[in-house]
Amino acid sequence: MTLELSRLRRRYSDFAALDDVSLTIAPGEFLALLGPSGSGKTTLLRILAGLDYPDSGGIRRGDEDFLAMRARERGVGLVFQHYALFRHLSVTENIAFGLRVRPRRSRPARAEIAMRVERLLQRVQLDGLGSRYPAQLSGGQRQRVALARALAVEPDLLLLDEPFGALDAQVRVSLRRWLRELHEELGLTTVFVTHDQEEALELADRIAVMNHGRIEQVGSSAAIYQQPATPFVCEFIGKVNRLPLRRERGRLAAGGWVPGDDPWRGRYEHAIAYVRPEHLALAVPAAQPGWTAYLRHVYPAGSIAHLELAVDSLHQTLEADVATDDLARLGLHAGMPLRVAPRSAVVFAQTEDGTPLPGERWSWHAGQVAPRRHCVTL
Ligand SMILES: Nc1ncnc2c1ncn2[C@@H]1O[C@H](COP(=O)(O)OP(=O)(O)OP(=O)(O)O)[C@@H](O)[C@H]1O
Repeated sequence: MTLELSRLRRRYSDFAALDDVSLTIAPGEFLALLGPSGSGKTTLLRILAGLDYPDSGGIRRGDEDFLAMRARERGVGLVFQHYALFRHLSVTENIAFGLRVRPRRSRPARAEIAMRVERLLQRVQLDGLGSRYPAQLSGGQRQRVALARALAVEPDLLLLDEPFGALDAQVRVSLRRWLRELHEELGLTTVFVTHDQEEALELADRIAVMNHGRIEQVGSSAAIYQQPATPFVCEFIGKVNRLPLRRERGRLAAGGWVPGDDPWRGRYEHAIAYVRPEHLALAVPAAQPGWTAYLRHVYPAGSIAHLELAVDSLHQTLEADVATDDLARLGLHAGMPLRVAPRSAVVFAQTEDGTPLPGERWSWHAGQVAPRRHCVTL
């Protein structure tokens, strides 16, 4: 059933850990809560788990008042980054724990518990390791035991707080793909806290980007990346070039380059254009608007290369990404001049002191202007 979170607030003395958070979580959805440290992700997860309560606001699941339900009644499975397994219990005993401590009425029979644990061991690909103790497992194996333990109680809602945060990069990638498959196989609703944007972009059906206890934007990976609702989302997700625009001969421009017709019709003197590194064209004909740049460094990074470009007319450096295969084909090397220009940009209006104006944004693509002043900002 759909979970409706409405207007949640949680304060710690004079500090707002959650500030008017509203969110809908659909059944079967994989939702990532993404944001910098201290943005309120764990607070929100703890409230869902029944480990903490908001000062105001509510959560409904269908007709039920979710907040009035005890943690045990919520059908929630929980895995934390450092959700230590019981060291003195074997893997099997750890996984069975949640079932064994149930009141007698709802506790499955001993044989049923053993069967469920065996099935879970297979599911998390740890069959044969049931008699080991946590100290005899790798970090990735331990987190899979923690996940099996959370799944043992057959939760409707799986809550994961940076479950792979302590693992090395390669194990992280393989475990998160495995987790996504498990989520689909079991038809779970999963809420996953991370501050790793790549993890969120790859895993989630939708991402809620949090900042200072608020949700800045909720949307699919593509929407968050391509249509960021706020400057914060733009800067937090992926790499981006930030170009201050000023009115030059009546038009908002940066060093002579103009991102389309001004949809604000001269209402604002200042704006910021955000340009992704992969959206910077590197061989712009002299007849077209662009800037002369000097290719300062080429940083190879596997399949792509990062280029650092110095643009005198902007008094700033820009970053461009190209496929490594294209480096030689285009004859790109440090020290050469290039003529560059954005192929697309997201533009936010600002007040004179640099404060962004909520909702005042537009997306620009070479050759056309797509007005989009309002988007999903909560
Ligand atoms: N028990 C508490 N007492 C006082 N302040 C708290 C408490 N718990 C959390 N906070 C504060 O609330 C804010 C949000 O914390 P929260 O743990 O939800 O952030 P987070 O986004 O999960 O961060 P991280 O990625 O570092 O885990 C932080 O500034 C934190 O210091």
